Order: sequence, then structure tokens, then C-alpha cells
Amino acid sequence: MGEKGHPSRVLLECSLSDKLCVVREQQYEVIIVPALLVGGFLILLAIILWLFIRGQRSQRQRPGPKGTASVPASRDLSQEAAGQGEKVLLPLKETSSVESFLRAATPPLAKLQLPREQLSDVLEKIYDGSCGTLYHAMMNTRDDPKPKSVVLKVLEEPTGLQEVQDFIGRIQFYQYLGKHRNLVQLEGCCTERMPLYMVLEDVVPGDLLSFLWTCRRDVMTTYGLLYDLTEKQIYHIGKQVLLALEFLQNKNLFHGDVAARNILIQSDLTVKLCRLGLAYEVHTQGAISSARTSAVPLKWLAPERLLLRPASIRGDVWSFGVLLYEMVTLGAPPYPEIPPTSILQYLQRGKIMKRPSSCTHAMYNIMKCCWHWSENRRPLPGELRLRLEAASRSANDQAVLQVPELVVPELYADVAGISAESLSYSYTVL
Ligand SMILES: Nc1ncnc2c1ncn2[C@@H]1O[C@H](COP(=O)(O)OP(=O)(O)OP(=O)(O)O)[C@@H](O)[C@H]1O
Repeated sequence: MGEKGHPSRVLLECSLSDKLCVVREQQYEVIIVPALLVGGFLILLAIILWLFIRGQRSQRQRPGPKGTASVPASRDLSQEAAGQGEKVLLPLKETSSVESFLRAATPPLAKLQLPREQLSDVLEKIYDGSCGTLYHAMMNTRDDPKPKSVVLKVLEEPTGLQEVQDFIGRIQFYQYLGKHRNLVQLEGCCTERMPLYMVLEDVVPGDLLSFLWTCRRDVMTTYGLLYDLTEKQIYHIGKQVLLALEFLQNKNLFHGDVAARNILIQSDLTVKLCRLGLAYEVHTQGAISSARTSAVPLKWLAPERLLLRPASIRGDVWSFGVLLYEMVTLGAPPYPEIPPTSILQYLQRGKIMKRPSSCTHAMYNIMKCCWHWSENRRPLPGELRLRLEAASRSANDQAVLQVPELVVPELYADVAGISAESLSYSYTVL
């Protein structure tokens, strides 16, 4: 096209024999026009880039008509982050939202509020929980001159309003649940300002998994607890866990992570389910999010959970079968010969765990009914409790379970498919 159009112009300005003129004309078109195009393109690109960077900056520096600010939310929030040397900062808007949220959320929790002065200095860190850090602390009460040992769940440095809402939501959840002998009890809270405290009963000596491991050792007694376990006692512990599950089921909830590490035991062999975070999620959202599901160790999960299908109380019944296995083996990792990521394939082949040598046929039959692939064929917690009660009548109360090998926690974590950090509490007990 262009070449056809040129001769008329060329003919007007140059004679046909003037080859130099024609070449110059073509040079003009070949060099200048593309240069103009490239130049224009670069200018356009620069404008787009400038607009983009300006947009990014203004987003970072929001909010407020008073310009930009990034200030500590309160005295506590502005503390130096431990060991990091960084300030914990919340945007101005977030800070005032946290304060106004706490002002609105605290009055309905009035009955649970405890004066902060009653709480001693923090004694010992137990665990970095998913929603706050757990500490052992002492609490003075009006009724008793002796201070009482409690567990404090503390939210010190929230990353935003959402985390504060979640913490308060969990306190409200405890309030909604009410008391049950086999669930960890909330004794009170401090929520009028940051940091937020949840005050929980202290369950001593602690988690069942550590207790089981300690039963392997030659330990006589600590905290008045005999580190001996008989078959009858396994049924006694199991029944209490099932009572807690029945209680949750009656509220249309389930636990979602039944395992020895998430059960606390007292010196009188009373046990209490803790880690109610998933039940809280079921309560608030009607289901467990996939992010939370992926945090639950695979070896305790029912097939429908491994297949990411909706979970239910019958999934807890499956995990209860694994818990029986944990107790009768004094805390061995489930499926020791199978890598955690191969569990689904293993179950899909119709396989389940073999009967441990220390396990009676009666107890193994109970485990097997928990491990039906089809949910509907598994008993509900109430039915299962009746089976346990029946088996308990003829169970051995004399023979103490013994496993000579001691547990190496790192190795255990690896075989069980759980993070070693989640066993940090066990380390301190052992
Ligand atoms: N009242 C308590 N007494 C003694 N130890 C406790 C108590 N509550 C929790 N623990 C220990 O702290 C660990 C974490 O418990 P917690 O229920 O607070 O978990 P979490 O990480 O906040 O999970 P979730 O989000 O499920 O609530 C437990 O496994 C247990 O070892």
C-alpha cells in the first residue's frame, strides 16, 4: 500500500530520474516514523508505570482524612516484638476498630470478667496456640487464700481486628457450650483492653500422649498420678472422651481432631478434651475450612475427611478408634509402617491397622467398628459408649500395659506425620 502511494508524492517533489531524492524520501519514512512510534510507546509506558506506582503508594499509606498514619494500637500493641526488635503496628483505623469492638463485646461477657490484678506474673509458657499463646499462671481468688494454678491463653499482638474478633468469638463459644466435666473449662476472661486473656482451668499433669509415653518409663508417681495403665482404665478414659463427644453432638457439633495429644488427663484419671478450635469453626461456619482440615494429621482422619468430603461426628468416631490404638500401645504412632501421605491409598485398599499384641480381641472389635469405611456403619458416640461399658465389665484391671521402648519425640513426629513443634509441651513434661 505504502509503496504504491509514494510515487505521486515523489513525482511532485522530485523528478523521476532523481534517485537520491527518492531514497531520501524513503529514508524519512523508514527511520523517522518508527522512531516516533517507539518514542510514543515509551512515553505511554512511562505514564502507565507512574500511575501504577502512585496507586500502590496511596494504598499503602491510607487511611484517613488526616493523611497517612501507622501507629501503635495501644501501649501493649506497641511493645517491641519479642527478640525481633520490630514494632507491632496496626493501622490507625484498625486500632480504633479494635477498641470500639472490645467496648461493644465486653458487656455481654460481664459475668466472665476477672480483675487482671488477680492474676500473678506469667510463670511458664506452655504452647504457641493457633489463637494466642498458652501460659501457666497463678490466680488469687476471694474464696481461697491460696492462689490457684490456671492456664492463660493470651492474645498479645493481633495482626488485625479479625484476630481479636476470633479470640472473643472463642470466649463466647465456651459460654455457649456451658460446662461439661470432660471439656476444658473456661474460668473467666479479661477483654476490656489488650492484651486479651482467656483463663482456663489448669489440667495437671497435662496431655494424655505424654502420660502414655511416661507410662513406658519406670516412673512411679507424679502429681499423685500412677503411671500405670490397665485395660479397664483405657475403657474408663475412653468413656469420658465419648461423653464429651456426645455433648458436642447434642449441640450439632463435632470435635474434628480427637487424638491423645488433644486430651488432658488429671491425677484422678479424669480426662478433658481440649483444642476446641475446629468445633468453634463448625459452630460459626457450619463446617471446617479446608485450611484447618489440612492442619489435622492425616493418620487420625476418617476416609471422608481425607477425601475432603463434609465431616461429621462419625469422623470423630473413626479418630476415637485410633485413640484406643494409641492408648493400648502407650502412645505408638498409628500405622507405623505407612508414610502419612499414603494413608488414603492404604485405606482405599480396604486395609486397617492390625491388632496390637497388647490389645484384647474385645477391644480390637471396638476399634474395627470405628473403622468402617462407610460412615453410616460406624456407631454414634452414645452407642459406642455402651459397647465400651459392656467390654469394661470383663476387662482386666490388674495387668499393667508395658512397652519397653522409649519414645524419641522427633522420630514419633516423623512417623505420625505431625509437626515436632506441636509436641513441644510433651517435651517439657517428659
Ligand atoms: N487447660 C489446660 N491445661 C493444661 N494444658 C492445656 C490446657 N489447655 C491447653 N493445654 C495444652 O495446650 C495445647 C494447646 O491447646 P489449645 O486447646 O489452646 O489449642 P490451640 O492451638 O489454641 O487450638 P485450637 O485452635 O484448636 O483451640 C494442648 O494440646 C495442651 O497440651
